[in-house]
Parts: sequence; C-alpha cells; structure tokens
Amino acid sequence: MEVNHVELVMSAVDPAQYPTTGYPEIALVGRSNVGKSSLTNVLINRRSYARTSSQPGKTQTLNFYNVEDQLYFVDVPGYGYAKVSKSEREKWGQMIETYLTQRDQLKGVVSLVDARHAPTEDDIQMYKYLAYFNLPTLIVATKSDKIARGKWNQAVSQIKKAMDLPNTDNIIMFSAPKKIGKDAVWNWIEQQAFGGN
Ligand SMILES: Nc1nc2c(ncn2[C@@H]2O[C@H](COP(=O)(O)OP(=O)(O)OP(=O)(O)O)[C@@H](O)[C@H]2O)c(=O)[nH]1
Repeated sequence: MEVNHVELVMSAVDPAQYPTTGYPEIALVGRSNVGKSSLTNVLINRRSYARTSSQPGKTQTLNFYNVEDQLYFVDVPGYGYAKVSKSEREKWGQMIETYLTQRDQLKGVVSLVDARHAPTEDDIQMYKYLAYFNLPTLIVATKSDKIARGKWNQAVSQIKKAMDLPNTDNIIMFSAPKKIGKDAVWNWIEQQAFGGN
C-alpha cells in the first residue's frame, strides 16, 4: 500500500473513545524500545510521524492512526516497562485486554520482538495471549540489521521455538534503516485488513 496521508485520530483509554468510522484496525504491540515507532515510520514512508523515543514507555494510551481513510494502525503502549507502578501496570493490562478481546474491527496484530535476542518472557506471554484469543498475529523481528545475515535463520528458528509456532511463515525479519521486510509486513497487513474475512 502506498501511503501519503496519516493522522493521529484519537488517543483512547476506554472503548467510548475508540473511533467510530469502522475501518479495519491493525494493532502494533511490543516491548518498550523494540522499534515500534521506527517500523510504523517505514510502513508509512515517513521519517518522523511517529516519535522515536529514547525514554521508553511514555505512551500509555491506545493511539489510533488513520491510514489513508482505509485502516487504522493502533499503537498499543509497550509492555515490560519495569519502572511503572503496579497500579499503572494493572490499568495498562485492563486497557489492552479490553481492546484486544472486544474490538470487532481488530483484524490482526503485529507483534514486535528484537531480532538480536531470544524472545523475552513478556514477548512469549503476549504471543500466547494473542493466540488464545485467535487473533491473527505477525511476528516482526526488528533491528535485524544488527545481526549478520548468516545468523538470520537461527534468529527465526529461535523465535519459532520460543513461541511454539508450527512454522516460520508469520515471522518477518525487519530493519527500519534498511527498510528490509517492509513489503512483507504490508502484504500481511493488507491480507488481514482487506483479505475477505
Ligand atoms: N539498527 C536499528 N535500530 C533500530 C531499528 N528499529 C528501531 N531502532 C532504534 O531503536 C530505538 C528505539 O526505537 P523506537 O522506534 O523509538 O522504539 P519504540 O518501540 O517505538 O519505543 P517506545 O516509544 O519506547 O515504545 C531507536 O534508537 C531506534 O533508532 C532497526 O530496525 N535497526
């Protein structure tokens, strides 16, 4: 999909604040600092629409981005941010659980992991959670430019094993600076959003 127009429509904490236009939605989830903003920027051909931050975990709302009046990207605040209080974590859990389990427009989830390391417990838990609710999920391994090409297969196998996946079809190696994986991610998103389900 060629994207020229994106705007932040809504920052929502609860369902009353979700957009009502009815476009399909693709959620982006991942640990703080995994590269979510960078991935989004590559997908929408911009250098700096979505802030890339060095202060992890700031975003605590669901942010809906209108992409060409066709779909929404829903930026789900990063998990595994140790510095927030227990009550904030509970609030966060409640907010994303409500969204992920009750939103009809949600057609797929892009789950980001860091290609350089084995998926964390948080990554695995998130994946199992999405699988439990039958949410179609694409695993995007970010920062793959930071490991040698010769190690990519190993990284993919490690993710497959940790997430207990039947195959590697839904794992994409991605690099924001090199724009590697962009088309594959878009293909999956378009398939989920518009692919006739
Ligand atoms: N080399 C490399 N660096 C990346 C890549 N993706 C992200 N980064 C860097 O990783 C850091 C975090 O990236 P962000 O895109 O801000 O991560 P985020 O997940 O949006 O972070 P939060 O806003 O804290 O949730 C930044 O310094 C990015 O430049 C990538 O594919 N390759």
